[in-house]
Order: sequence, then structure tokens, then C-alpha cells
Amino acid sequence: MAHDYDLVIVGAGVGGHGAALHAVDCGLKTAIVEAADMGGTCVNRGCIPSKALLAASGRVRELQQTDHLKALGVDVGDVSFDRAAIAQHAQNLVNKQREGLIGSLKRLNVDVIQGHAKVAGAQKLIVSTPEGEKTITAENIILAPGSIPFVPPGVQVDGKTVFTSDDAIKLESLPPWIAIVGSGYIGLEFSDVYTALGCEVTMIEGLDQLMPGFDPDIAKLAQRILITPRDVETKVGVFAAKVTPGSPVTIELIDAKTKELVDVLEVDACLVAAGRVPAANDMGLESVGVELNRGFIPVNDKMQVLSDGKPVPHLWAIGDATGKMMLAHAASAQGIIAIENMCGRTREIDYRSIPAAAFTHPEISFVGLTEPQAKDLAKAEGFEVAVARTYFKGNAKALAEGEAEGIAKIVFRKDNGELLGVHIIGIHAADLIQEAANAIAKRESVNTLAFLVHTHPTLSEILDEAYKRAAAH
Ligand SMILES: Cc1cc2nc3c(=O)[nH]c(=O)nc-3n(C[C@H](O)[C@H](O)[C@H](O)COP(=O)(O)OP(=O)(O)OC[C@H]3O[C@@H](n4cnc5c(N)ncnc54)[C@H](O)[C@@H]3O)c2cc1C
Ligand SMILES: NC(=O)c1ccc[n+]([C@@H]2O[C@H](COP(=O)([O-])OP(=O)(O)OC[C@H]3O[C@@H](n4cnc5c(N)ncnc54)[C@H](O)[C@@H]3O)[C@@H](O)[C@H]2O)c1
Repeated sequence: MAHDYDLVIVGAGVGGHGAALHAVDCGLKTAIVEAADMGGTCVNRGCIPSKALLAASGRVRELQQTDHLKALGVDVGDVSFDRAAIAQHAQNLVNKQREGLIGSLKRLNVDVIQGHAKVAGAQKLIVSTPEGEKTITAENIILAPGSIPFVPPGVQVDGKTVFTSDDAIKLESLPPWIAIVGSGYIGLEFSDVYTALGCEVTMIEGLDQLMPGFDPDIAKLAQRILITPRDVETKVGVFAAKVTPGSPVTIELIDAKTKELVDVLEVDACLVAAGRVPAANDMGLESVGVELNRGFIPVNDKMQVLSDGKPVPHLWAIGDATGKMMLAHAASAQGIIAIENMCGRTREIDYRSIPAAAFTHPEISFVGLTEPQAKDLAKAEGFEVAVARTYFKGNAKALAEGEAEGIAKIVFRKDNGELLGVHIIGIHAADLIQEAANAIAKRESVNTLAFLVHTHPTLSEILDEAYKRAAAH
């Protein structure tokens, strides 16, 4: 039976868009269905506007560090900023990126269907559009419905005084005192924005360590650079159990272990940055026998959707909704893998080589395993782990910039030198991590990497030195 399309993608976020571009390269007749905003979270409410806010507020922070600038021989007068204009900068960038994404799909003749899609059996979708329901058939279907902010039970969001990143991104106000629930990526990045623009922050983290996802050495140093010297108070090992909007916002904190009430805060606003949950529960997956796993769509490393551990023919899923790595570039990488496999070229995703970064000032980045994760693997597989560290204060370029705080830490196998993980905090860490990601993708050894030549004087020499130290280990 002839299908309407070779491929229909549900969700036009970064994942769906990346898959569509590769599908066209592979000659597939493709359509993409989007229920809300073209570009999804990253373009409209995520990566793009948050990086615009970070760029502008970072500039304000830098210009206010007069002692630091004086050391470079630069004098600046009073620094002022316009909150609404910063918010507009973010919105302008969103509009530009979204137009670019829509334009690229048009140029490639990808049909865009506005509506909410549900799987209605093998190779079939029902799409609720403004003009009514449409049935669409396709040889293959990719599900890329993304994720939405997690709002813990007891937390009431009003979008004005208590809000998630969906609203924080609009920067509608600068509350004098803001509590941030969660010290993950969103908590950290917004704490950077708010403190640069003069707000006082209280960061609340349920686990017993701030930034629990990072390598412990990096988390410790991040605390020293990004938290302690700034107007940030931290409350660790406590959960925000009840958050009530208003003026003031009240926050009941309970001990994470005993569940006893330990404190009640009264603040001007509260940003809830407690993680994200998949948006996959209204996709009709039951019609093809797929059971969600804690809300996530189960997939294998070829990005095939699984039912009882077995691939469902012609059905694929990518992006945040798969719960693997909630990152834009991971979503599009998964999309490319799905297309490769549906075109008969077997490929599996390699999560270990996918880098991540928090765009704070300075930035934090990593790829591969943390030291504790590497040690667990070493125990299971019977090898030894070693670590090498280098410091931004020993790097000529960082010193010239007057930005010499930070370290790079590399984790590798002692026996054959295989690079297992790289963790950086320091100026331009997000760009620096890429060469390490490429090296991990090829499972390179520090013994080989130590002979690659890096430009002098550049920040990249921080990794050069780390590889050389590791090889001499
Ligand atoms: C504040 C913030 C900052 C971030 N910063 C970064 C960053 O700097 N770097 C980074 O890598 N990642 C960042 N992320 C994460 C990144 O945004 C996500 O990983 C990425 O958007 C996931 O892409 P996706 O395609 O899986 O889903 P999404 O971008 O969420 O897109 C899914 C789309 O599917 C649509 N949809 C859902 N269900 C249906 C349906 N049934 N029918 C039709 N359409 C449907 C939705 O409307 C949505 O548009 C950030 C996230 C946030 C919230
Ligand atoms: N630069 C980037 O790449 C970037 C930036 C922003 C967001 N993102 C993506 O968006 C996702 C969501 O970000 P996030 O920061 O919301 O999630 P996160 O999972 O990174 O961090 C959430 C934190 O909130 C804590 N928490 C949860 N409930 C709590 C409660 N009631 N009280 C106190 N603490 C609580 C958790 O212990 C956790 O440490 C991330 O997984 C990330 O992949 C990426």
C-alpha cells in the first residue's frame, strides 16, 4: 500500500527538525506535525532565549567588575541596563531562529502540518488540525514530542510570582529576592542571570549536594566561583514542599530525609527549576502496545520504539521524550541515527561522547564519565582509573584575558590511556569541550592525544597540557 509520506515526524523541536533535514538528504518524502510553536522548547523557551539573557547579563556583570577591568588598564563609568531591552534581545533572537527553522523546512519541501498528532496503529497518525481530523499514513513515523517543566506536588505556579523557565525566559521583572528550586542547569543559569542583574537568590536543592549532576570536583569549584562570592544563599538537603504564590511568595521547606518542616521562606518570587518531564502521555502509544517507562518512550540505541523490549516496526522516538540526555544536540543526533537506520545503514547512538555545558560565567562543560562513574565502571570491568588536572591560571591566554579561574580535569584508564571523561569549568569551557567529545567518540588514548599540536597561546592548551600530564602518568 502506498503511504502519504516516507516519513512523518511528530514535533518540530530541535530533534524533529534535525531528523527532517537528514531525511531530506536521504531522499525521503517528509512531513512534520507541530501542535504549538515551530522550534519547540529550545528555540522558543529554552537554549536560545536563555543564552541571549546570559550573554546580556554576563556583559553587565563583566562591566561592573571594575577592579578586574582596572587590572587590564580599563576604566568604565557607571553601568546601567534596560531590563525590557534585554528581554527584547532574547525575543528578537527567538523570532530570528524560528523563522530560520521554518524557512529551512520550506526550502527542503518538508510539509508542515499544524496540529496535535496521535499514533492510531502501525504507520498511521490521526492529526487534530484547526480544519478537523486528518488521517496520515507513513512508511516510518518518528515521535519527538519533547518535554515540559516538572512542577513538584505542593508547588502552585501562577506564572507571575511563582514560575517555571517557560515564564522566566520573558524576564518580565527582576524580583529583589528570588528563590530558585533546583540547582541543575536551569537553576544555575538563571542564578547567573539574576545575580548579574542585581537580584538576591536563595537556591534550594533537595539532594545533599549542589549541582548533583556534575563531577564532584567541578561542583565544588563551581560553588566557589559561581555561588559563594555572589548574592546567593543556598539551602541543601531540603525540599520545597509547598510553594504559594502571592506577595510575598511563601515556601515551606522540609528536610529531605526526615520530611520535617525546617523553614518557611518569604520571598518576592520563585523560579521552579526542578527538572523536566516527557510530553508523551497523549500520543496514542497504547494503540501499538507501547507502555511508557516513567512517562518516557522506551527506545533502543537505534532509536526504535520498544514494546516489551522488542522494536515496534516503523516507529521511532527521539529527543527529551526518550529521557536519555535532555539536550538539544542529543535530540538532533538521535534524529540522524533514526534516519540512518530507517535507510538501512545500521548506526547506534553513543551517549558517552555527547558533551553538555552550562552557560554560566564562567562556563561549565563535560563529556563522558565523572570520576565516580568511571570508578564504578573500572570496578565492574577490572581496570584502574587515573585523573589529571590543569588550571586556567597556568594558561597564558586565560591570564591575558584576566579570566584565570577554573580547571580542566580528565579521567582516563591507567592501562591503555583511554579517555573516559573530561570536565571543565572556566572561560569558554563550552567551546573547549568539543575536542574532548571528538576524542571520546573515537575512544582515543591520552597517549595519542598528547602528541596533537594546539595553537599557542589559546585556551585549548589547557587540554593539551592535561593530555600530556596524563600520558606522563
Ligand atoms: C531554559 C532551558 C534552557 C535550555 N538550554 C539548553 C542548552 O543551552 N543546550 C541544550 O543542548 N539544551 C538546552 N535545553 C534543553 C533543550 O531545550 C531540549 O533538550 C530540546 O528542546 C529537546 O528537543 P526535542 O525536539 O526533544 O523537544 P522539544 O523542543 O520540546 O519539541 C517538541 C515539540 O513537539 C511538539 N509536540 C508534542 N506533542 C505533540 C503532538 N502530539 N503532536 C504534535 N506536536 C507535538 C511540542 O509542541 C514541541 O514543539 C534547555 C531547556 C530549557 C528549558
Ligand atoms: N545548558 C544546557 O544544556 C541546559 C540548560 C537548561 C536546561 N537544560 C536541560 O533541561 C533539563 C531541566 O533542567 P533543570 O535544571 O530543571 O533540571 P535538573 O534535573 O538539571 O535539576 C533539577 C534539580 O532540582 C532538584 N529538585 C527537584 N525537586 C526539588 C524540590 N521540590 N526541592 C528542591 N530541589 C528539588 C533536583 O534534585 C535536581 O538537582 C535538564 O535536564 C537539562 O538537560 C539544559
